[in-house]
Amino acid sequence: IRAMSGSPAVSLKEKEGTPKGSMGSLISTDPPKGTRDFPPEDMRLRTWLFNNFREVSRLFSFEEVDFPLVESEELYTRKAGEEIVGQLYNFEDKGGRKVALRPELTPSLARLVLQKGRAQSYPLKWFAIGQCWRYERMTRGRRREHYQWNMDIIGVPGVEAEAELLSAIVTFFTKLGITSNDVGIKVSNRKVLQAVLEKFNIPVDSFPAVCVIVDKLEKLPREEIEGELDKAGVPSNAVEGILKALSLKSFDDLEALIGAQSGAVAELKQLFALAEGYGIQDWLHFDASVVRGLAYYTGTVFEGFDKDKKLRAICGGGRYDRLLSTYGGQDTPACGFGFGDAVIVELLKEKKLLPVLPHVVDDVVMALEDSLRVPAAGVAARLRSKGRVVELVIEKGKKMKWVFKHCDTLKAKRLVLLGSTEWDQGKVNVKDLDAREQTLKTVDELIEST
Ligand SMILES: Nc1ccc(Br)nc1
Repeated sequence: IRAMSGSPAVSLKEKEGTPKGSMGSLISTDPPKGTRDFPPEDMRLRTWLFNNFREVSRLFSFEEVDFPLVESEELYTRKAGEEIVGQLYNFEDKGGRKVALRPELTPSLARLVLQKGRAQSYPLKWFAIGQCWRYERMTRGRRREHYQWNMDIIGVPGVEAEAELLSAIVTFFTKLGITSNDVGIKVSNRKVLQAVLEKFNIPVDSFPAVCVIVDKLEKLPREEIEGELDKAGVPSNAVEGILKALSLKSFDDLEALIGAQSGAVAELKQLFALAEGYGIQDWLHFDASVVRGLAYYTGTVFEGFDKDKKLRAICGGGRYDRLLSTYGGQDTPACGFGFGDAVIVELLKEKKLLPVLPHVVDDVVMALEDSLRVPAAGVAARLRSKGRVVELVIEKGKKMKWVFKHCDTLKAKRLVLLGSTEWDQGKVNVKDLDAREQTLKTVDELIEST
């Protein structure tokens, strides 16, 4: 950090307190609470992760889309008591508009689908990678932003869509070296809960709120859940039935509870059959306790989890066939998932699968005298035009010991030195740092040998 006076970098941690630059005291250099900077090393890891997101999306023939970070608050004003809505990072802009930093990408995607209308050829297979926000009291010290990869299929009513999405998730894990011994994907269907609520004649419009409440079963004490269910209009005798349904682990038990003809059973059986076709059956586990915490899911729901049970959910998603109609559009079948950029990195650390991503260059070019800086720039430009990653030494007064150390840090393949003796003969000194050989070449020979 340079003090305002342009003096040499000063330590920010000087004991006697923050040093004063010529313009005044130093600003805080930390990012806002709950947010992260991405200095080069962290940015290389993020880029690597996002490149894998993009590569999987490409393999599945999905098209990339993007939306504004700021959306109208009305996209998120759902009344089902979701945490994501309760922690909205919302504000009123200078035009008096009620807006919010998006907490998720799905509503924006739904808005864009509605905007494009039937002009699109369906099914739509769209993916996005975007930063999402929440405003959580810092008491829990959790982050307030993360990046999410979303893949969504719009216009396919059958579970073939969910099977494609689950296969994409498995393809991603596999690409990173994660196996079905490390991670599983719990799969269920909200129609299980719907059937139970119907049995107890609980009004349909309580369904989203009940889903949001029971999603907290593993996070809150049982009596708190029962209290919230009571407030949502669920009679106490129904609570047992709900909790029993959520504890089911087999299709047979499921059929016994809600009947073999139920939509949930048929959809789950078909989904698991398709999974066999993809070869991902080892990754999937039917688990009726999976509900997910978003109000708008209507059918299949799923979430990726680490089998060591050390981490929070890695990813999650499901079917949301009614979301577009809640925005005033036509009922349109839709399903998708969100995959955050934080838990996956924790998992890769746990599994020692983090990639080593040094800042690597092909050629280091240095003029040994100031008088040769102009031709050195020309050599760098010509190498770059051939696609070489070139670090042109622009600092002054660097010696050979320093430049060899610099090449080692950068894992450079070649060092090109311009010295007046050789340059007077039209040559540059080319050191092959891997083969440990050096040759004198004209610049044309250097470029042609590249
Ligand atoms: N929805 C959401 C947004 C931001 C973070 Br961090 N976690 C969840």
